[in-house]
Amino acid sequence: RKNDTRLKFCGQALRELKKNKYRLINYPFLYPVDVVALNIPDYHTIITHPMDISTIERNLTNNQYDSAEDFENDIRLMFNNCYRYNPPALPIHNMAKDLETVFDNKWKR
Ligand SMILES: Cc1ccc(Nc2c(-c3ccc(O)cc3)nc3c(C)cccn23)cc1
Repeated sequence: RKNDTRLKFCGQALRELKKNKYRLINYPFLYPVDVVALNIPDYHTIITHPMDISTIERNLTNNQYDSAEDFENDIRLMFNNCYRYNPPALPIHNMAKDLETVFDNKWKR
């Protein structure tokens, strides 16, 4: 619903994820995955719907989310892409877990 009051809270939750105090864990998620820089040419065959914080922020600014649920779906998509592509042993996997915990603590409480 366009007038979803929680849509206003979406901006706050997104700002939290971008805070400098989380710079050690948020940097891989701030912009689209750069498959050339990371040398992961198989990424787009495995991950069909890439998502990142800058894209979510643009969608929010352009009123492309009809509800807070649509916004949350993209947040979860971003993290689940990372869990699906990256083996659990890699540091990037725990960075996503830690940043998702930051989101959960802001979103659910
Ligand atoms: C060879 C190899 C293996 C794993 C990775 N993962 C990875 C990802 C990544 C993030 C989200 C996502 O959905 C997929 C990948 N971001 C990084 C960064 C910023 C640095 C190093 C590794 N990174 C990179 C190269």
